[in-house]
Formats: sequence, C-alpha cells, structure tokens
Amino acid sequence: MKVTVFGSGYVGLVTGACLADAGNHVVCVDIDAAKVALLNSGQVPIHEPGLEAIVASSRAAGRLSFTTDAAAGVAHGEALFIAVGTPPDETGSADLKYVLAVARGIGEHFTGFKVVADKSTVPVGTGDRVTEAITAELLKRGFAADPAERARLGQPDFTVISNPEFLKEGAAVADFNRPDRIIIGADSTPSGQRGLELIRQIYAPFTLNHDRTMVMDVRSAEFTKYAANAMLATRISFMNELANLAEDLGADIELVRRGIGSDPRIGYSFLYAGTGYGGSCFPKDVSALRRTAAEHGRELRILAAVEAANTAQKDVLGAKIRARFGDDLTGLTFAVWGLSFKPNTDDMRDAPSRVLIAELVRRGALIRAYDPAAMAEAKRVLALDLGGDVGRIAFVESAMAAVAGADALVIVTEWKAFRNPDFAALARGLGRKAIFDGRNLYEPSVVEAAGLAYFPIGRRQVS
Ligand SMILES: NC(=O)C1=CN([C@@H]2O[C@H](COP(=O)(O)OP(=O)(O)OC[C@H]3O[C@@H](n4cnc5c(N)ncnc54)[C@H](O)[C@@H]3O)[C@@H](O)[C@H]2O)C=CC1
Ligand SMILES: O=C(O)[C@H]1O[C@H](OP(=O)(O)OP(=O)(O)OC[C@H]2O[C@@H](n3ccc(=O)[nH]c3=O)[C@H](O)[C@@H]2O)[C@H](O)[C@@H](O)[C@@H]1O
Repeated sequence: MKVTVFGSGYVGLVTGACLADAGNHVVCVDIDAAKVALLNSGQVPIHEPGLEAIVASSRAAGRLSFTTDAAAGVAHGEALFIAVGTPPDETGSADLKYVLAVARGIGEHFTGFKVVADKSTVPVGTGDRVTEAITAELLKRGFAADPAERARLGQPDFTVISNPEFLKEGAAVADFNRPDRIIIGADSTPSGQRGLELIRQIYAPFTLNHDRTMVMDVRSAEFTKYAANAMLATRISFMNELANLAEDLGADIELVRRGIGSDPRIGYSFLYAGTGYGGSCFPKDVSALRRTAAEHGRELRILAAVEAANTAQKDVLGAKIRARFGDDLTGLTFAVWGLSFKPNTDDMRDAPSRVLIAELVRRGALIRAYDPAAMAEAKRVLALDLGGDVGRIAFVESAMAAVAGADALVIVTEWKAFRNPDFAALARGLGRKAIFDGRNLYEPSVVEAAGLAYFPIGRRQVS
C-alpha cells in the first residue's frame, strides 16, 4: 500500500521504516530540510536499536524515501499518518500548531479519497479540529463542506482516524513490530469505515497471530493514549514515594517491588523506583491531561500529586549528595554515568540528569559525564540549560574515564554496560569512595564488600 508519514522524529521515522519494512511504499515528509537531507544520505539522526538497518534495506528496495515536499507526500499516500510533535504550550496544554499545519497542507492538496490517521498524542477533540482544518481548505478550493454533498458531486473525500502510538523509545522498532494493541478510533460514517479498513490492512502484518486491533470512536481512542501514559506515570510516582518511605522504615523497595508485582492484579512492569520519570511524553502528557480536565472544570487530584512527586524525585540524588557532603560541593568532582532519560536512546528531553547536573554545578562541583549514546545531545542541551557555562563539565569517552579523578560516582541512567563494573577499580578510583545509584543497579552487600559507600533509592544505604 502507499503510505505517507508526516514527521520524521522518533514516532514518524520508526512508523515509516517499519511500514516500509512490511512491504508498503512509504514517503516520509518533514519540514526540517537538514533532517531530510541526512536521511536521504543514508544516515539516521536518532539512536534507536534496529532502526538504521530497516531504513537502509527499505531505501535500497526503493520503498522508503524522504522529502520536504508536502504536496508530493499528500499525492503519494492513500493513508496519511500525522506523527509531528505536540509539545506543551505556555498553559501546559498540547500545542497543536504542527498537527494543524499538516492538516491544512493535506486539505490544500489532496484529491480522491484519503484516510488521515493521527499518531501524534493529541487532546480529545483534536480529530474534529483536524477535520475542520481540512474542510476549511476544501472550501477555499471551491468544494462542498458537507461530506455527503461532496460524495454526490464526486469531490475529494477523507476521514480522520485516531491511531495513537504506544511505542517506547529505546525499544521503538520492537514495540512497533510487536504491539500490545493497535487502537483505531474511527467514526461510523461510510468514509470512517472505509478509512478504518485501510488502516486495518496496513497493520495486518503486525497482528498476524493474534489480532490486537481495538476499534473505538475517535474521542475514546484519543483519551486512551493519555489514560495509558497517566497510569504509567502514576505507578512510577507511587513507587518513588514508597521508596523514599522504605528508607525511613529500614525496608528494601526492591523486595517490596517483587512482592507486590507477583500479584497479577498489580503486575511487575513500571514499578521501578528511580530518579523520577523523564522523556518527551510522560511529563507533557500528564500536564496536558490535567489541563484538559481543568478546561472541563475538573481537577485530576491524583495527577497533580503524581507531578509534584515527580518534580521532588528529580532531586533525590542531589539530596543524598548534599546529605553526604554538605551544601557546598566546591572542590568535589562527580562522575556521572548515563545522561539520556532512559537507556538505549540519545533523547535528553526532560532527562533527570539535567536537573542533577545543574544542581551539582550550581553548588560548585565539577562533573565528568559519560553516556553510551547521548554525548552530543547532552552537550547541546546542557549548554542551553546552563546558559553556555559548561566549563565545569568534562564529557569523557568511557565510564571508567569518568571515574578517573572523581570523588564519587552518580548513576542516573541504567545502561546495561553499567550493570557489572569492576568495584575494586571503582574503589581505587573514587577519592571519596561513594556511589549514588539512582537506578538500584547493585546489591548493597557487593558494593560494601569493595569498601565503597552506597546510596541507592529505597534500599539499605551503606555509609
Ligand atoms: N517519542 C515517543 O516515544 C513517542 C511520541 N509520541 C507522540 O508522537 C508525536 C511525535 O513525537 P516524536 O516523534 O517524539 O517527535 P519529534 O520531535 O522527534 O519529531 C517530530 C518531527 O515532526 C516534524 N514536523 C514538524 N512540523 C511538521 C510538518 N508540518 N510537516 C512535517 N513534519 C513536521 C519535526 O521537524 C520533527 O522532525 C508526539 O505527539 C508525541 O507525544 C507517541 C508515542 C511515543
Ligand atoms: O507516549 C509516549 O511517548 C511513550 O511514553 C512512554 O515511553 P518512553 O517515554 O519512551 O519511555 P518509558 O520506558 O516509558 O520511560 C519513561 C520514564 O519513566 C522512567 N521509569 C520507567 C519505568 C519504571 O518502572 N520506572 C521509571 O522511573 C524511565 O526511566 C523514563 O524516565 C510509554 O512507555 C510509551 O508506551 C509511550 O508510547
């Protein structure tokens, strides 16, 4: 099938590449000319396991191409996916300017029948706004506003479908290829049902053994996306608060996690205490959902608490460091392992490492930072965060190079390569012999045996 994807970011590029890999002919449209040029030269601008290989093979097979030409993109696809950003606006709501710009571009150019499938995370009711934006362009082109009238006159027809995306960064290709569910929100008109069938066909190869497609109305589909992210964020904040209490109580949150996870009503996933959730989605989606509620005169009290707990948790490592070394950190050097908001990505959006590093630098410390994939992006965003004042941060080539000359080690992101370090070498390298572990990677007794102080989250501290 012929498919066009608007937006070549984490979601759009993965969607385009995976759909091309499944045999579709895909054109990806992006307004960022530099990104399009890079992709057309065979490079992939983001770190996502497995992505480069399918981009390369699909391009070689002639099934995947990139362009800035929206009109060509609209002409190409029977299905047009919208996967552009929906960042927070100044009120905390999702900014729809990119989504609506794509909608207008579609309305300006399309002929025949198109299914417009929205993959961006958008507030409930956005499907209607996209329909209105496309219809307004059709009116300008002299076509009828009413779909039945357009059908009678043989004029261009379209439907807007909600198809929220649930992939996780760092596992995006795997998640897209083996989705837990595919949500399709369609209306009950003949065009809506025609669009639904087209989208179903596109996803058929991804649901071969067990149909995971769930069909619902557009508003419920839009809401499902926010509900899922808000629920996951809630679990994390809940566990972070219990972890902090576990430290006061002399209990071990890792044992508690396993204890409650074994209850199938609770399950094991997303119960890891840490440094607070980050990334491009949970923070903005929790905030946008609260905003939607406020617009309807409601307060989502639980989500207000989830946000507050998360903001506080981002300082959990800073607080432990202050408790150990005092408020003035002048003269101390901290090795920081892991900068991206989670492993297997170079994404620094809302990464907890940014809060930690700003705090340590503000208190006079020096930083030796290392991340397996996010070094370039970290340099860029930390320079922005610190107003260009990055002289106190050394970006080094390896985990052990970060430790050389450092007083203490701080682990912010749980990259696999950090899981089994040479503790004896760490003990020799760290001047003040301490590890602050925001991801509970080690057994306290093992770290203790190496002669190191150990400050994990919600577990026994070894000091
Ligand atoms: N990053 C993730 O893991 C997930 C993100 N989402 C949602 O998907 C949407 C996209 O997120 P990301 O891929 O992370 O964003 P991103 O910021 O990585 O990529 C967005 C892309 O859209 C392009 N763009 C902006 N306006 C455009 C236009 N008019 N035409 C064509 N391209 C345009 C930008 O240049 C950029 O390359 C957001 O709504 C997000 O909430 C949903 C699930 C997972
Ligand atoms: O809407 C989105 O963009 C996506 O948001 C999340 O995916 P992502 O942000 O890529 O990464 P997650 O693995 O969910 O991690 C988010 C944050 O929560 C933290 N986290 C996660 C799990 C956990 O148990 N504890 C915890 O602190 C991570 O460290 C990270 O900072 C969701 O998991 C995806 O289903 C969703 O599609």
